[in-house]
This record gives sequence, structure tokens and C-alpha cells, in this order.
Amino acid sequence: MATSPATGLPRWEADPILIVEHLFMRFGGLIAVNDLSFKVGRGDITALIGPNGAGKTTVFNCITGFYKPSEGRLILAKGRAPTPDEIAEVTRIGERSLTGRDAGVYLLERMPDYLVSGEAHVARTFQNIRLFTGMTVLENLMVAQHNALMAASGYSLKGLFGLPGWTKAQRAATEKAKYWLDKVGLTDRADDPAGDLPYGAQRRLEIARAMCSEPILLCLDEPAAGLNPRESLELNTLLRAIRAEHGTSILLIEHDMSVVMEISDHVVVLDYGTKISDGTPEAVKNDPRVIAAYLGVDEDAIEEVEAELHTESSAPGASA
Ligand SMILES: Nc1ncnc2c1ncn2[C@@H]1O[C@H](COP(=O)(O)OP(=O)(O)OP(=O)(O)O)[C@@H](O)[C@H]1O
Repeated sequence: MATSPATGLPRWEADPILIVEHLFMRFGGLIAVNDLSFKVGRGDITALIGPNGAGKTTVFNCITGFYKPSEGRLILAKGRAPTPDEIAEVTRIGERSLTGRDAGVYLLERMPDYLVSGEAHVARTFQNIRLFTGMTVLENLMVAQHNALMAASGYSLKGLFGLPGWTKAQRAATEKAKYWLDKVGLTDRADDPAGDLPYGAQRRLEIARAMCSEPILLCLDEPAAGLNPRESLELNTLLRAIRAEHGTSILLIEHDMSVVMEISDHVVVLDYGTKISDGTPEAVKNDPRVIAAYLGVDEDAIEEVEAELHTESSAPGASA
């Protein structure tokens, strides 16, 4: 577990990039997310897991501005952990963010999706792949940089006349697209329609597209869904490289436990919209409430699972 050298606390406590506080999401009478609080450590890979219908995608939709939460605060901290005073100040003044030279505090629940991605630099992928299937692989990565190119054009005709600022921005966008094509192993498919790629390659392209917007937090909704074991291993390598080489914090929803347990620093478990466990992969894996939720047993059976786990771990020769 990555801990802060100064405090010995896990990184998600010592230096959170995202703080989810008392999040509620109601759809009519259904409470999809019920008083959820957790933190995402800066530079960590954090997994949000739970049985089907637990509320995971709803949490993503709240963080990324697709849904406006019924209640709760979603604090994104750019640069460094915010002080309680900074959080209180931005909340009090009713603004979406408070930004300085080296850091910024964003209240994501106050921001529409295009500002969550464009200003707070939170990018996401979807459970059902959403590429522009008729465009080429390269074009998909260029479209992802549309905001930066529009800004360079001064929202004017500069681009049409090929003025230097715009030409430079366009070259930088092409270079970035090439870099990510190489990273995800799709350089030789650059000119093929994205829809022609095999499923695993489309998933990698989605991640490359998200990375082209230079996010500080990358939210991946089931990135390993539909991948074969070899592709799952490649995904693990790609996500580790993104974290190591770009310092991007990653929050992922995943059902594939080989991915979750292998690469996560921190795991948060939801069941029926409520957090039932939060800790290292090892701690969560052995939490009787998590085992019970996945096995679909009721509250009474949790004690039995707990007792069984205890017996197993204290049996002679049992490994820790
Ligand atoms: N827009 C919506 N309107 C009404 N109910 C919704 C809406 N979105 C989600 N729900 C409900 O909220 C609950 C949580 O759904 P959600 O998709 O967040 O779960 P999940 O954990 O992501 O599930 P899965 O692992 O199957 O993708 C479900 O009961 C779902 O039917």
C-alpha cells in the first residue's frame, strides 16, 4: 500500500485527489447511491466494485457531471490536497471552483459534464464503448483534442488561414495522437475505421482518446469487459504505465477481479448503493461483508462467513 512518508497514512487519506462526501442519488423512490463517502488517492489506482446494480455507474455519472447528485459534495483537488478552509470557502461563495497558480479546488457536483472534462480535467470511458466508429482511429484521437484546437484558433477563422498559433497547436495535437497510438499499440491501424478494430483494441483506443485530453483523473467504466486473459494483462500494463509515466490518478469500475486485485492500490465496495468496505485489495478481499455481498447471502450469514474465514486463517498451514 502506498503511504505518505510524512504521516504514514494511506495516500487516499494523506493526499486525496477526489473526495466524495455524503453522496445521494435518487431516481423517484429508488435510492441508487445512499450516503456514500470515499477518497481517491493522488496517483493511486482505485477500484470501485460491487454486485450488479450496486450503483457504481451512477457514482461515475455524478462525478463526471452526467447526473446532478440529489445531495452531496464531490471535491476534486488539482495540484495538492486542499485545506479544509479552501473547501469551506469555495462551498460558501457558491462558485464551482477556486483556483490558484499551483492548485485548484473544484466542486464537481456544481459543474456540467463539459466543464468537468474541460476545466477540472476528469476524463471517462463508458461501459458500452462510445467511439466514432465511422471515423479513423487517428481521427478519433484528433476529435478528442477539439477543445484545445478551438482555443488555439481563437474561435475564429485563424485555422482556415493557417496562422502560426493554430498550425503549432495542430502539430502538437497530431504528435500527441501519434504518441497514444503507439502506447496502445494501434499505430499500424491509424487509418482504419475505429469500428473495424477488434473489441479489445477499441477498448484501448477509448483509453487513448481519454488520455489525449490530459486528465488528472481518469475514470474507466469496466475497461476489462469482454477482454480475453491476454488482453486483460495488456490492460494492466497500460494502466500501470499511465500512472507511472503521466502521474494520472485512475478510478475504475471493474468486475474482473484479476484486474482489480492485481493493479489496485485501494478498493471501495458498494452494495445496494451503500459502501460496505474500503481499504487495500487484501483487506477488502478478506472482508466477510464483501464475500457475503458477492455470494448474495443475507445479513445473518455474514457471521457464518466471518467464522469460516477465521477458522481457515487459523488452521495449521493456512497462508496469510
Ligand atoms: N437514469 C436512471 N433512472 C432510473 N434508475 C436508474 C438510472 N440509472 C441507474 N438506475 C438504477 O440505479 C441502480 C444502480 O444502477 P447502476 O447502473 O449505477 O449500477 P452498477 O453498479 O453500475 O451496475 P452494473 O454493474 O450492472 O453496471 C439500479 O437499480 C439502476 O436500475
